[in-house]
Amino acid sequence: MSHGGRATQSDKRRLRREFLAVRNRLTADDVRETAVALARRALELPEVTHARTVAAYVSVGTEPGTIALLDALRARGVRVLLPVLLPDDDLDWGEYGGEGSLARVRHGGRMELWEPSGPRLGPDAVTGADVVLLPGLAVDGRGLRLGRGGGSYDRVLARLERAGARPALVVLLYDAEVVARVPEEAHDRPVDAVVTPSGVRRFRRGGRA
Ligand SMILES: Nc1nc2c(c(=O)[nH]1)N(C=O)[C@@H](CNc1ccc(C(=O)N[C@@H](CCC(=O)O)C(=O)O)cc1)CN2
Ligand SMILES: Nc1ncnc2c1ncn2[C@@H]1O[C@H](COP(=O)(O)OP(=O)(O)OP(=O)(O)O)[C@@H](O)[C@H]1O
Repeated sequence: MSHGGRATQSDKRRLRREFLAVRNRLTADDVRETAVALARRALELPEVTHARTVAAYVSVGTEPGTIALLDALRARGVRVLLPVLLPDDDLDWGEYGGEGSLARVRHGGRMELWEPSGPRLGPDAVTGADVVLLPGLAVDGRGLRLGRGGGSYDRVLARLERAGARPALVVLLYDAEVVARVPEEAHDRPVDAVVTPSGVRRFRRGGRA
């Protein structure tokens, strides 16, 4: 298996395009309905039930919807952290204070994101989370995640590892995005669980078998 070769990177790029093309065929109704199912399932995860701080993100477009989940967490008194994309693709963090606390931001020619408008807590704030929800386009049978390719969450995972933090790592996806294999590079780290509208799949911590 290749670890970080050019072939792997172009495989990842091709796969990202394919998964995004499928997502982009979803209607607003599809997105809304699945968001409700995803929130219900995610809120039942024991890690989430017991969490005091959850690092999440605000879904946009046809991404699996997170806003219902963010609001339910906040209503429970959970502290919700949201990412702020930095110019080098690393992430800073701010606190979610309801929809009014978000600002619409466009970074270069990329898709518009909703980011927290309150104080920046610094990139290390994520090490205080009990659960980290990571965006992704697919997760495979080993728990390896295909992200958007900025490497933002690869850096988050590296930062958690350096800090000795072991939050539960959870990805929200559509059912068809849980696949047998995604291309693997040496820096990729497995997640603990994937939540889809139809269920939860868990992966063995640290396992790449
Ligand atoms: N809702 C949401 N927020 C998020 C992420 C995410 O994937 N989803 N991120 C996840 O890391 C971070 C932002 N990273 C991003 C990385 C790429 C693109 C983007 O627009 N990509 C183009 C494709 C290529 C490019 O321009 O780089 C696209 O998807 O059209 C946007 C955000 C933090 N916040
Ligand atoms: N710890 C790290 N620090 C800095 N850059 C990194 C780190 N890990 C990976 N990268 C770089 O990030 C880029 C994107 O990596 P990759 O294609 O695996 O992204 P991804 O996991 O799909 O996306 P994301 O992490 O944004 O969801 C690569 O060029 C990679 O070398």
